[in-house]
Parts: sequence; structure tokens; C-alpha cells
Amino acid sequence: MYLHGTSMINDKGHLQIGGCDTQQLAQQFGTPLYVMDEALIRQRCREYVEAFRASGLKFQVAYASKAFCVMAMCRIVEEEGMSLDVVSDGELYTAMQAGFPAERIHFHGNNKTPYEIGMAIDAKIGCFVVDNMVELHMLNAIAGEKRQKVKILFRITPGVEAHTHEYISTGQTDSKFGFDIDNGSAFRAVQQAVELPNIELLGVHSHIGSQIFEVEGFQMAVDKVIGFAANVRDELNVVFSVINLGGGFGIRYVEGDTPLPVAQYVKAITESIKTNFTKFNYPTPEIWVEPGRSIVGDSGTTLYTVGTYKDIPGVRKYVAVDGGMTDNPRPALYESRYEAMLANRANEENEELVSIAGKCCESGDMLIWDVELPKVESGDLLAVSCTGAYNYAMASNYNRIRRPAVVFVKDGTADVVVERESFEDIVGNDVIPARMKQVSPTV
Ligand SMILES: Cc1ncc(COP(=O)(O)O)c(C=O)c1O
Ligand SMILES: N[C@@H](CCCC[NH3+])C(=O)O
Repeated sequence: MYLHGTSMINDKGHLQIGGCDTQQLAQQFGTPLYVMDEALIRQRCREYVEAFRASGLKFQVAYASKAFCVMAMCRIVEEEGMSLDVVSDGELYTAMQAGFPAERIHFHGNNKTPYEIGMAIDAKIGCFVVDNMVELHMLNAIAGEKRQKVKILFRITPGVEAHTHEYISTGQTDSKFGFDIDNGSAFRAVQQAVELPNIELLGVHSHIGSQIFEVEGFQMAVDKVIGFAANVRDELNVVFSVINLGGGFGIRYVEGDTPLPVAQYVKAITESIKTNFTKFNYPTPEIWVEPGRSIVGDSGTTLYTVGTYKDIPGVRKYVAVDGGMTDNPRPALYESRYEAMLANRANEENEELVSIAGKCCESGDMLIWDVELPKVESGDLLAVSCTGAYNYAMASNYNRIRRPAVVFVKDGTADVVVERESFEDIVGNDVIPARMKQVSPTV
């Protein structure tokens, strides 16, 4: 596991993050435990904001809260002067409970319900990213009932798709999201929007994928977007004031991953915008982006206690920890890879190749296939790095396992930002119907 941010090995030979000894964190808060390096989160936020500031363009950096949406995180995003992308009433509710300024919230999603739309209009959020024609008309109608005019971007599919390391230009993009440029549906959406009394069209949004390591895909997307914008200006006399290029900026999970520094992505995007819009004699729009993973991904480390192990001679040694796919479903879902170390014996030489299994009743419940570690014993503390994005956010209660706590560590202080779930939380929504025998709890 590579040490980054404030992670280091202390004089006890323990992994330390944010000035906190992980062994002590495990003792104090129990395991599994999500530990988030607050200084590193803030550093990532600042890298985006400073790089955009340096470009001289007007901008908004909207943290894609789907990556990790809890109230304390919303506070950090607010304090760092960023905006927030939400995709559901739950994310919107979290942001509002955290006092996040509504005018800096952008609402995404391909199937916003009337309830969500009403809630977001009442909250006076800054912008809806409209995904389809059904939504456009529903939004116009609900806004009309509420006597509001709402700002929107259209989500368009630019015909550029990123497969992490490569890009394909697709003719007509096969995607559940957005309006296609090439088949004319994006154009028709703009035509419609200018007719609708309760809609103010600011511009367009494009998102090409996630965990992207190069700039070419974003540049290709800018090319497509400016072509579309110029066409819309020439044909419909509509000028976009905002272009949102989505998220997708990659991070290093394991050796061999080669993300670019944030400033490099931002420079490529902003330069490409400047050049292309000048070429078309188009007023330079405000640029928005929506990074999620690259804000929080490498700030997270999950601590687990090693329980049992099973050596199958000539095959492999399984080492089981007290979490697994319930706190990190990504290896099972996407074959994602992670690095790990023994946090309580961080200076010891690696001695064996093992595979890290979770505790769910599921053969696919594996966290890492093949990792070199010192000789692992029951009771060891295993740290898995880069679990800050899409881990807590995608955690489940499968097998009725309680979701872990989340702590923010900074300058030697650890603050719980999400409590570990209790047994009461596990049965809290259960109801035994009146027609069944009512019993007193046995534990
Ligand atoms: C529309 C949109 N914006 C932003 C993001 C955030 O992506 P990432 O976490 O890769 O930056 C996503 C997820 O891929 C997305 O679908
Ligand atoms: N949840 C995915 C990424 C989806 C991004 C949202 N559009 C992951 O863990 O990598």
C-alpha cells in the first residue's frame, strides 16, 4: 500500500493517518471503520478551485456527492467554496440538513420524481440537469404551479465514451442518460425549452465516464459540445452561458494506475474551451465540472480486524476480515482492485501472498485477490486504502451486517461523522403484523 496524504508509519510501527494511530482508532471506534483524511479531502478540493481560478474563466466545481454523501462532507464542500451535485431526494435532504446553500446545488438524475422536483424547487436549488423530454415538461408544469422559473442544463450524450484508458466515438450513443447530439434529440430539446415559460436554459452538460486517466476524452467532448452550441446559436439564436463537463477524473487505486494531477485535467479542459469557443467566435461560457471520486477516493482507508484464515495448499490462502462486500461492493461489482497493509505491523517484511475475503455468505465476497503481506494472524489490523469514494455510499446491510462508522481524522483528532449502525437500526423499520403472535424481544 502506498502512503499518501497524511498517512505514515509511526514510531510504534503502526499506520498513522491525520496524526491518529490506526490501532488506537480501531480500539476506540471498533472495526470495520472508514477513516477519512480530512486534510487530503480539502487539498483535493483546493486543487480544483485553484486550477480553475488560474484559468481566468468563470467556473463552478460541483462535488458529485454520490461518491460520499454525509453532512460533514457537505460542510467541507461548502467551506471550500464549491457547489454540490445531488441525484436524489436523499442526497438533497442531506445537503439541506447540513445547511448547504441551495443556490449552489445542481440536481441530476434520469428519473426525477415529481416529489423530488417539487422539493428541489421549494428549496430554490441553483440548477436542474434535465435528462429527457418527459422531465422537461414535468419540470415546467411543476415550476408553473409553484410560480417559479427554474434554471436548467440539458444533459447531452456527446458521442464520446471513456473506457477508463481509451475513448470511443460512437455515432448514436446507447445510454440511458441524456439527449443525443447526433440523432437531433438534443437540438429538439433546446427548441422545446425556449418555448416553455417556466424554464431558463443556461446550457448543456456532458459526462463521458469515470476513472479516466487522460485528457483526450474531455477534449473530444468539448469539440462535440462547441459544434452543437454553434449550431444551436446559428439555427435557434440561443447562446449557452454554461458548459458542464461532468466528472470522471481518475485516481490511483493500485500500482500501475496513472492519473494526471488535477491541475493538468483542468488546464486541458479550460484551454480547449478557450481555443474552441474563440474559433467559433462564441462568448466564453462559464465552466462547471463534477468530480466525485477524485475529491474523496484516496482520502479513505478502511480498517478491518482479521478473523479466520484458510490455507488451501497449492491453491491460495484466504484471510477473512470483519467486513467485505457490505462496506465495499466495488471488487464484486466491477472487479476493482485495492492495496492493503497490516496497519499494526506496518514495518514488517511481506512474507506471504494471501487473498482477502469478507464475511458475507457469498463466494464473490472478496476484497482483494492476491496481496503480499507479512505473516497474517487473527487479530491483525488490515488497512485497505483508497476507499473514500463509492464505498460508504454504496454500502449495504446484506446479511444484516451493520454499516461501519466513518471518522474524519485531522491533526491528531478523530471525529465521528457517521455512527456505526446499531442493532436497533437493523430492525428499526421492521414490523411484525398484528395478525402474528406478538412476542417480547429475546435479546
Ligand atoms: C453525471 C455525473 N457527474 C459526476 C459523476 C462523478 O464521477 P466521478 O466520481 O468519476 O468523478 C458521475 C459519475 O460517474 C456522473 O454520472
Ligand atoms: N459507482 C461507480 C462509479 C459510478 C459513478 C457514477 N456515475 C464506482 O464505484 O466506481
